[in-house]
Amino acid sequence: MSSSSEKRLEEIRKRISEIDEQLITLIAERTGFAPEIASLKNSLGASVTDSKREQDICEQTRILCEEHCIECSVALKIIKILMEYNKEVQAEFFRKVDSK
Ligand SMILES: O=C(O)C(=O)C[C@]1(C(=O)O)C=C[C@@H](O)C=C1
Repeated sequence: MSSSSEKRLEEIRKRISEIDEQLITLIAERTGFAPEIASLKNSLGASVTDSKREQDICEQTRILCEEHCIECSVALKIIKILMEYNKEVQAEFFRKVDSK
């Protein structure tokens, strides 16, 4: 029979696995918009990087972290990685368009 501490640890790990699955699903959804964004930017003649939008996203991240009482440096790192990833996928779209 496992102790109550072991049971609680198991419970927490189960919840963490669920949260990780949700995070991956959300990252896939976020990144899944990249080809369409690239296509729209291509029509608009806009470039992949929009620094103002990136600044707004970082500011929004800081506000959300304050609301949730968490230190924002890790969240900002994650958000910046996701924006870089989005831009890589968009750049790939533009490479394909340009090679046609
Ligand atoms: O909103 C856009 O214009 C995007 O291309 C998306 C996104 C992002 O990942 O959030 C990516 C690159 C831009 O520099 C800004 C934001």
